Parts: sequence; C-alpha cells; structure tokens
Amino acid sequence: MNQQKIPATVITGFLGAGKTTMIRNLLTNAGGKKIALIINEFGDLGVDGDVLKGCGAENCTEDDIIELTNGCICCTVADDFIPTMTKLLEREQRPDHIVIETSGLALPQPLVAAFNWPDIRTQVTVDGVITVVDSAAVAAGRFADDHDAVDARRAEDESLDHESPIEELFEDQLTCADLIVLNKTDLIDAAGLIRVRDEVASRTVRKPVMIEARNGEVSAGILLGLGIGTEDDVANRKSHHELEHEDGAPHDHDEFDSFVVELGPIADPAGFVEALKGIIAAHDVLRLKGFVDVSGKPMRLQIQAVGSRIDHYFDRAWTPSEKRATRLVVIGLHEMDQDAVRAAIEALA
Ligand SMILES: Nc1nc2c(ncn2[C@@H]2O[C@H](COP(=O)(O)OP(=O)(O)OP(=O)(O)O)[C@@H](O)[C@H]2O)c(=O)[nH]1
Repeated sequence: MNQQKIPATVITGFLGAGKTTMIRNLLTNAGGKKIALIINEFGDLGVDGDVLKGCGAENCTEDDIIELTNGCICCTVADDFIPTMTKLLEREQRPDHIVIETSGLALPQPLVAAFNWPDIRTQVTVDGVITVVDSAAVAAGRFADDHDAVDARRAEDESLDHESPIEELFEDQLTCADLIVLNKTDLIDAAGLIRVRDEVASRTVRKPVMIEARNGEVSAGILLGLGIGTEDDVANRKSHHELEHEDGAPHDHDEFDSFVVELGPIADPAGFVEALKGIIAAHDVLRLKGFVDVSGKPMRLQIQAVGSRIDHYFDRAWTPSEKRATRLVVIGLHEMDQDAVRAAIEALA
C-alpha cells in the first residue's frame, strides 16, 4: 500500500541556507522523474519561485511549481497547504515525487503532521525531511552567539521562556531532520567543518545522517530516496513550542518581520551592493533578496544577501511583458528598525 503513495520530500533550513540552490540542482539531475514543487516564502516577494521557474527543467515545468504566498507554510496548513495538495493530487497526470521547500522561518513539524490528515495520508507519504544548514553561518556563531541579548530580554520580561528565536528555530529544524545537509562547505576550512559537525550534532537528539555539500550539489538518488515515512514519527520530533505548549496553542512568528522595498532604476550597481552591505551590517538584517533594474542594462540583476554575505549577478534579460523594477525583500528580527532600513535603501535610488 505504502508503495503506491506518492513520496514527498520536505526541504527546510534557516534563511539563506541554500534550499532553493539545492532544489535547482536537484531538478537538473532527477533522472526524468516528474516532480511537483511547492514553495513557501516568508516575505511578500516570490523570489524562490521566480528563480526555480527560470531553470526550465522539463521534468518540472512552470505548471508544476506552486507558490504558497499566504504566510509561513506551518501556520497555513489547513487553509493553504492541504487544499493545494488536494488539487495537486486531483491532477490527471500526477507527479512521481513532490518536493516542498519551506520558508526559512518555518517549523517543519506542523507540515509533517499534516500528512496524517485522512485525505492526504492515503495518497502521499513523507519520504523524508531534509534540513539544509549554512555551515559558514554556524561556524560564525550565528545560531549561538546572542545569549547575552536573550538574557537581557529575559531580565526585562520575566515571562520569556525562550532561547533566542533564531537558535530555537535552528534547533527545531534540526530536530525534525531525517537528513542534514551541511552546505556552503566552500566557505570554511577542515577544522571549521569539524566544529560545525559537533555543534550541529549537539543540537539534535535523534542524530540523523549528516552529509556535506557545496552549492547544494547532492545527488537526486540521495535526496529523493530516503523512504522514511516521517509522518509516523512526528511525535518524536517535537518543536520547542510543542514541548512548551502541550495544550496545542498555536505558534506564531512574531519575533521576525519582513517588508518589501521598491525603487526606481539603479545607475551604479557595484556602489548599490556596497551600500546595501553597510545597511545590512548596521541593522543586523538576516536576509535580503530580490531583483534590481540597472539603468540601461537589458539584464536583470539578482541580489542575494545572507547576513553580511552578498551575492549579485545578472540572471536573465527582462522580458517585454514585465515591468522593470527594483524590488527587494528584507527579513530581520522584530526589533529591526524597519523605517530606518527602508529609508536607507530608498536613499540609494
Ligand atoms: N558560497 C556558497 N554560497 C551558496 C552555497 N549554497 C547557496 N549559496 C548562496 O547562498 C544564497 C542563498 O541561497 P538560497 O538557495 O537562495 O537559500 P534559501 O535557503 O533558499 O533561502 P531562503 O528561501 O530565503 O531561506 C545564494 O546567494 C546562493 O547562491 C554554497 O554552498 N556556497
């Protein structure tokens, strides 16, 4: 019976870990398997969907890429995810495999639990949960270095029972993993990698397998062949929130915020990127990504910033039917000064 179910792989991992990059690579080496992709982002700008639709894989056409844009997938399971899955399963030509990319701030647990809903359970099984880790960010202490800030917040608000929200989310995503991909190993040395392995292992009780990757290059045979049936084991992977609120109180993402900045054309892209770097560092922006309209250039500039690292490249020509615009999504902790970040970016146009 299980063999007739369509396998679904959940790909999770903190903001900018390399989920979309890994999926892009996966689509090019999936060996003719017809894949349906469900993509969820935290911000209101569908960058990942745009990037993945642009890769033109025959086994996963634009119709097979479904974007869930009404908030984090873990919060919209009933309203968004289940109806999407139901529609997908009603299609005449059903996919061989479903791949779901969660937002970088999603808790995978409620999503996996949704595979136990009666309509879904009979037709689909979770092949496995893959958690992508930004090894360079772990090595830099991104998920462990703000204990002082947390202690200070606790001192102000005695009701706070949380670790830092970033650290907690990082652990929740690891807790749910069947496979951990230590990505971005090109950015650290061998000794750093050993420390990253130790740190990641120390944050998981179940000790799933860890593999290393650069640019998310992992063979489809590994990513799509775990065969776990994770929905049967969700009780062993409880998130911090579930452990703290056994009454089933809903979780939220109030600790994080995102907003979109729209600008006119940019004349000096190199100067723009340098200035963004300064703004990101000054305001501790967690993630910034989007597209830039560079004056006089037929190509679109893609910007991808993860903490202080920023990549930019011309990814494709603007099409005649689309409006050229500079649009960036910014994600940070709730306390980030949104007005100041917006004003600083707007001043660059
Ligand atoms: N140096 C390096 N950069 C990488 C690697 N993998 C991904 N990147 C870069 O990291 C940035 C973020 O990658 P994405 O694949 O968009 O990350 P993501 O996890 O999908 O991001 P969100 O969906 O926003 O959470 C991009 O600029 C990628 O090119 C890697 O192994 N090494």
